[in-house]
Amino acid sequence: MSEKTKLSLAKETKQILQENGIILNKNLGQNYLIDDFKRKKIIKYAKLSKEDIVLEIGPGIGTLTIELAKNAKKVIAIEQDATIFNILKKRLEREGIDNIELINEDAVKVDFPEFNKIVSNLPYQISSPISFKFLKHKFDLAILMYQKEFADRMNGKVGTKQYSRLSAMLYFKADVKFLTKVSPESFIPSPKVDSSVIQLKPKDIKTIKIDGEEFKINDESYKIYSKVVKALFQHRNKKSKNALIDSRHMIGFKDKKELKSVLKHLEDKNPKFKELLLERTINLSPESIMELSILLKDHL
Ligand SMILES: C[S@@+](CC[C@H](N)C(=O)[O-])C[C@H]1O[C@@H](n2cnc3c(N)ncnc32)[C@H](O)[C@@H]1O
Repeated sequence: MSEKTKLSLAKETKQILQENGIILNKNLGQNYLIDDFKRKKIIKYAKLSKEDIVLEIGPGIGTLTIELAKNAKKVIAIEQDATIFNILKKRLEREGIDNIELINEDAVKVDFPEFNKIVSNLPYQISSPISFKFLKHKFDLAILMYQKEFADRMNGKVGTKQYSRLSAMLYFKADVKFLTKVSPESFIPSPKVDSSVIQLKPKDIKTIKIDGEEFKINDESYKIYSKVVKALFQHRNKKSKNALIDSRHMIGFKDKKELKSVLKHLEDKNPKFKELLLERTINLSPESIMELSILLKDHL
């Protein structure tokens, strides 16, 4: 299409959906972006070069996909909905675009091919599993649209309402940066919620200092940290000692007495441990939770 005859994104999207008789499916998070200004911003945030291989989850009818493909070496786009997948496949054939690998699968279940960037307007119902799946892979940068509340929790700071299990889990894995808000009118159909575009940059914190001594953060310590975080955030306003006792099954204790005696033993040995156990969960920084986890490690 020449610049002159180019339709606005809103018109183009409505036309493609209408021509194909598509009624978008809320259960699959099918809210399609129709805001050209926000689309341009998202592409710009991705700082693409012709070396980049971009993973996109949920390409829909290609709103971001085609723009990404113009600026990157290759796009790998995973779309679950077979009807939408076929519409996009035909569109790419028609437009002669050959640097997009389309995969018709559930992105939560399928293995990802190699990529170095991720750019997606995510289906919000898979925000949590897909984000943790991303973090199991090596990549340089991700530009992702989430429901605003979810994005706020990803970025939650210690002591605030937004500080959550998600914030604590992400802390050792990625730097999270808010980029821009996107309002419901930027999509069809309009969702009931605001959205936020977030930048994720993986980080690799390998050690933590406790009382001047360096401790390794490896897969094993992160696994224990995950359990402790899960147990603590079941009771975000309780003192962490009570939170751990109340959620003891999550850290592998059936018996209340047994955990209490382990905690007492550690409190007697280490005044810092005692101090941390008196803090409420929401006031414990990720470093402090890691410290608790490392001290508890030999008893879990
Ligand atoms: C929010 S829409 C985004 C569409 C398009 N990228 C845009 O920006 O307008 C999310 C897309 O993800 C697809 N989707 C939903 N669940 C999925 C899953 N588990 N795996 C892959 N795609 C999924 C939906 O069918 C939908 O096309």
